[in-house]
Amino acid sequence: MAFAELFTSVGSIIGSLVFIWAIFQQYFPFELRACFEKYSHRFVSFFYPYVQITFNEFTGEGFTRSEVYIAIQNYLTRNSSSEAKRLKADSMQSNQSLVLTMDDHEEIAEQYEGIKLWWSSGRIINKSQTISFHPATEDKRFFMLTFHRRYRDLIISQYLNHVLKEGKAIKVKNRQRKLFTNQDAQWSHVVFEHPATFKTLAMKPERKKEIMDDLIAFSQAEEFYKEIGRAWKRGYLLYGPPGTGKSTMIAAMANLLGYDIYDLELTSVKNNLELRRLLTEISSKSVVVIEDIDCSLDLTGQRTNKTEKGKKDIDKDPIKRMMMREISDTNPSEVTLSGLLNFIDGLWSACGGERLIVFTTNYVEKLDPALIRKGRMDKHIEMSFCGFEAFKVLAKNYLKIERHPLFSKIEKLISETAITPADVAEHLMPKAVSGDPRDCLESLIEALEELKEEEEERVKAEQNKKKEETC
Ligand SMILES: Nc1ncnc2c1ncn2[C@@H]1O[C@H](COP(=O)(O)OP(=O)(O)OP(=O)(O)O)[C@@H](O)[C@H]1O
Ligand SMILES: [Mg+2]
Repeated sequence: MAFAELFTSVGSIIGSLVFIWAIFQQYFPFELRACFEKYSHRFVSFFYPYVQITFNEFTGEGFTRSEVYIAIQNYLTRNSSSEAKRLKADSMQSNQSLVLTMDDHEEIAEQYEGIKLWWSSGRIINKSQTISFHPATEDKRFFMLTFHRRYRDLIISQYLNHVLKEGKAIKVKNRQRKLFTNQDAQWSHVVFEHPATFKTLAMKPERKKEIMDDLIAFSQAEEFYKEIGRAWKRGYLLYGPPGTGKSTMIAAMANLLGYDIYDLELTSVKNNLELRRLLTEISSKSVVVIEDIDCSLDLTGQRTNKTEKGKKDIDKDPIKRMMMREISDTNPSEVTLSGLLNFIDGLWSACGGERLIVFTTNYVEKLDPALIRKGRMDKHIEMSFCGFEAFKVLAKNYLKIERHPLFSKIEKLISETAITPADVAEHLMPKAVSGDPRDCLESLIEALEELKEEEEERVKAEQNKKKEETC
């Protein structure tokens, strides 16, 4: 009963205020109203210790959305879903996943360095009946930040920068990423959706962590690179036998940092000039990849000798001669080692910033030392045969098991043989068909035993050969 009375009286007070306001709007001249609003604001702010900053969705006359508003919107997706009571669901164009942001007229609180502040979202509905070609400008959305005036300096100089930086980072993370390839002197792209991650990459955990830490440190080191006066880029050389996960690692790197991939096919780049032009079109936040660098171009001393020998063979054979002429007509690449070095660390390489350059090769010893010296290729990563730790990652990924009675046998065999993660993965694949991990593990054991026998026979044959030679 008491509640009902309270409601009625509160209702009637609000009703009277609205009525007085309507009369005031109707009968008092604009100047008087403006004056009243000005002094009432001053009066309120005298007692009200909080500062409010409004961030509008559209600024000035422009029809483009404010970057700051978008950054704040992204920033607020971090804790909107757990804090706000009414949420708006949007699908991100990039990965089709749902993104939850707080709905209009919602408020969430957050702590920054022990300071409490509040974000609220508002919308002013434009009641004008004019027809607009820019419907977005009709409803004016905004975010409002409220905090105690005592923290004014800290919030303005520090917190807002933090919000913008984080918001932009979230945007980058959620954007649709692309895989570019060069063709006819142009980059063309498809959506990059490789599922590889460092979690699914089979390698020693310590090594994996070291690489991840290195990548994350690089991505956060803009200031550091500026301070030491170096272009914000880092070179990685991935080397090892086929099937050890070099390409998979590149995909995992791009996924970890949210970068695009530019898969540069050097053999279809005509000359250094074209290489430079392609380079200037590469955006920041990207991984530039040159796979099988040893096969891409005639870049090393050893390869020159080899090609010269090959050339002699070709000269002797008319069919080969004809085929070679056709290839060199359609593929007249004149990119040189110095052109490539310029690409990696010349003046041109600095445009864009935040770039990883990754070379892969199966034969590191074939590469010209100038190409891979430290400073150019900052980190050399050997991708090797599958060890037991790497096997356990694969077993967890493919079979969803972390231990099994057959593991001890596999541990022994795997340490005595050279099997690639790709081959191990092949044996763990059929699980979907048989449904029993044991079948997969037994098939792997069989393969490992065969490999071991082959290896033993090879060693024996070599020993016999040596004995014969010494006799
Ligand atoms: N370390 C690894 N972790 C997880 N999967 C791997 C790993 N190595 C290889 N694989 C599996 O094997 C397949 C082939 O690997 P990948 O293409 O990465 O090898 P690569 O080292 O790039 O070989 P190549 O030298 O022939 O280019 C991948 O699709 C992946 O499924
Ligand atoms: Mg590869």
